[in-house]
Amino acid sequence: MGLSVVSEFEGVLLTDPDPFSYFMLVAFEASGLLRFALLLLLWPVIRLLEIIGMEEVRLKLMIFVSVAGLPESEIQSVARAVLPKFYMDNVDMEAWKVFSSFDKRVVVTKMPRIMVDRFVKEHLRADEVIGIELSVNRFGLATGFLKDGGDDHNIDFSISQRVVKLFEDKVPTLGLGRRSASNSSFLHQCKEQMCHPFVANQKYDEHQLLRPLPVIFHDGRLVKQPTPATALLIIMWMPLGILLAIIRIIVGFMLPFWAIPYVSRIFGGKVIVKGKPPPPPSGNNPGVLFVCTHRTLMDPVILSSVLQRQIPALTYSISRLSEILSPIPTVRLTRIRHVDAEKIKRQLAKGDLVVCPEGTTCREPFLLRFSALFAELTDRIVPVAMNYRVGFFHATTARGWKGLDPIFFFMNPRPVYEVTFLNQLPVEATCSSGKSPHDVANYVQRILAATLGFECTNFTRKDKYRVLAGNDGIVLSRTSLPDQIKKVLTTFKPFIQ
Ligand SMILES: O=P(O)(O)OC[C@H](O)CO
Repeated sequence: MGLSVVSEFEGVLLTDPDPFSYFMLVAFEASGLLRFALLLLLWPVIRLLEIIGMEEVRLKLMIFVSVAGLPESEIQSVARAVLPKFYMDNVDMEAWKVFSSFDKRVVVTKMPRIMVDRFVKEHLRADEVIGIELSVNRFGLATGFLKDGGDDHNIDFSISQRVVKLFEDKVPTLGLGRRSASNSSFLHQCKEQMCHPFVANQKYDEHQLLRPLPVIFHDGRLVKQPTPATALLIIMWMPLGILLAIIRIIVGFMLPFWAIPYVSRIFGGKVIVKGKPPPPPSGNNPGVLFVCTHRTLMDPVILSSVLQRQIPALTYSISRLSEILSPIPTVRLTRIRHVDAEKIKRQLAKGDLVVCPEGTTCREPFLLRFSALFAELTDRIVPVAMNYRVGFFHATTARGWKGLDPIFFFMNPRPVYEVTFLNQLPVEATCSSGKSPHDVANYVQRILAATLGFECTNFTRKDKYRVLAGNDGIVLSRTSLPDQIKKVLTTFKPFIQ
């Protein structure tokens, strides 16, 4: 075995020493608003326990309230799809540089291991994680207590014992810990100890310039980390947000298309337009295919409102409710190549059309691989870079009910969209001049990424859904009634449980 390091997670690899907001995320995303509110209500008690030095009681209280009665699989799902984004935003790069330069890397955490394991192994390059083990009953539900008499032992002592056991008769080379956490006894098992500031020592700093693996896909409805103050703000905003969303949707329905960009400002929305849109189709101008980046299901709607006319949009997985609420015509794709090609050709013959060739939304500054089908079917291509900013709620979901996507979008206090029209592709850049559809699609992906300052990837819808939902993201043409009811219940769970 080469050089080894054991590092604390909270307060070392994460700048944030307090796990409270991560338990709040589990409470909201795996259970519901009630559990989220209950944990927030208990925050003064949790804080008091911290002040009087009852760290363990505090931790056990947070664990119990956030997970008792939840299916273990649901906690795992939040740890896989929701928490990594928030952890990554808090990574201490200096500590990580030191940590990642070792041959064997172990993380210790006082959070349940299940909440941390996947992130530190996949994104921080950890080999092992030592943390609290949750007790799970025979129905697969977390009891809220710790496993194997963990409740009777000092958590710190038990972590330290497990570090010793992991290394058997060897001693870890370095321990990374918090100066204040004098009770982190695993540090004393290490040959050397390092606390803030973390400076990569020459002898450990050989192969660095690596970065942690970025979090490209994530799920969950909350945009901001629910610290006590933010969580309180979210809870207070919710009734107002729901009302605002209803008003915005009703007003959007009643107004003519040309009026939407002006009126949306009154209700807090903003659309920034850059570049020159092409003229509407006319006698000798048969219309174009707008090829957009895909940030939310609102992309084609915003594009239509900017162009002040209804442009039909190709869709794949939007819910029936979103189709009903949609102020523009939607054309459902099947992912059967020849069927979709026919549909697209028919629509193009009628005039303008919008497509998002990534086939799914992405929240981070990355573009997924562009499906090349559009490039085969027309050479009248106008690339459009769409981007958006929201403050409170994400308007996309991989695990929940997509029917609520527009509602969550409009619940944001100040949703902002930015639409940048690029020039229509010259004939030399299209298939008409002998380019392959893949080359055209890759070119369009590249110029859109450059416009937005995003990175191109080869990831697909399947990759995203595998990470976030454990499936291939395939939409069945007819979902059975029980499945539909199950989906609706899963989605409303955050509010009603
Ligand atoms: O992000 P998704 O997977 O819900 O994709 C939504 C798209 O509009 C698919 O047509």
